[in-house]
Amino acid sequence: MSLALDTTSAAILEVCEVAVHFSGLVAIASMSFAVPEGEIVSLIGPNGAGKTTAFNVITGFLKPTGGRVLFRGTDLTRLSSNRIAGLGVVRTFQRTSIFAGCTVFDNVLTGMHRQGRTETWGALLRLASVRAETERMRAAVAEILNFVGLSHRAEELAGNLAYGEQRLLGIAIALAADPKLLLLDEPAAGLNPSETEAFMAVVQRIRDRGVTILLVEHDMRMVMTISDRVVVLNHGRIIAEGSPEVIRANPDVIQAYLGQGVKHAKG
Ligand SMILES: Nc1ncnc2c1ncn2[C@@H]1O[C@H](COP(=O)(O)OP(=O)(O)OP(=O)(O)O)[C@@H](O)[C@H]1O
Repeated sequence: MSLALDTTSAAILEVCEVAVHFSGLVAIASMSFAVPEGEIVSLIGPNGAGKTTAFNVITGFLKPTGGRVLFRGTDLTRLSSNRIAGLGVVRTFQRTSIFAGCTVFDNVLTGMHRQGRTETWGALLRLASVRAETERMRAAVAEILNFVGLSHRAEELAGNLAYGEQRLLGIAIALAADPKLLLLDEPAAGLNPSETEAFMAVVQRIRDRGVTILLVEHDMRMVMTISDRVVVLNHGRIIAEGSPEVIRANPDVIQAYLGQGVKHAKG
């Protein structure tokens, strides 16, 4: 089946025939899709479909068995995760990784130095000197906290934040790394409906400020409301790709995923 990209925008990310095998288990058989610059693209599918594995390949945490991932034409599959993050491909994790004993402000400041997770401790050690020499960074942190609606919590210890606020802090930390492409791994997991609503608005505003977004999410109301395009994975293969309207009506997708009582599938 041809899954050609039907769009006029240039692709910021091209996933080309990526395969991932784990000693006999085929996590991704052969996956090709593109993410147009400036859009919100969602990757959906049942548990075990290969979504997180795809994120791990794109961000360099996992080398694929075959295929390539191109970011603005650069092959990412040969680069380290730190280098990939440095190019502007930044991810959040299913479990928010924050420093509970640091303030909200310092968590985001640390994110500014964070080319990848392994540099986090080095960044913390450098924090004092960075503080002294970079007022510009402090202003940028303040702007990001304002953007996600956490300004009033800036001096609070991150560990004291409510769960929904911690997820927003995860987003703020990712924004501090100046992403061009932001990968969000189940950002709405565990959020209540009003927190999810607020989160959706933040994700749309991030897109509106020019950051392209690749989203993995099981909350179908969020996916169908904010996505420009949806890619559906099942058993490591793409079974459909298109606008939310097209995906919602696709019988293969309904059978494989949407028909199985997925949260808010009807939007
Ligand atoms: N490190 C690993 N070693 C072996 N098998 C793995 C590994 N990581 C993932 N898998 C397997 O690969 C397949 C795809 O898993 P993956 O986590 O990518 O799915 P997913 O779509 O993200 O699922 P979920 O929605 O539950 O997060 C699953 O069968 C999983 O058990």
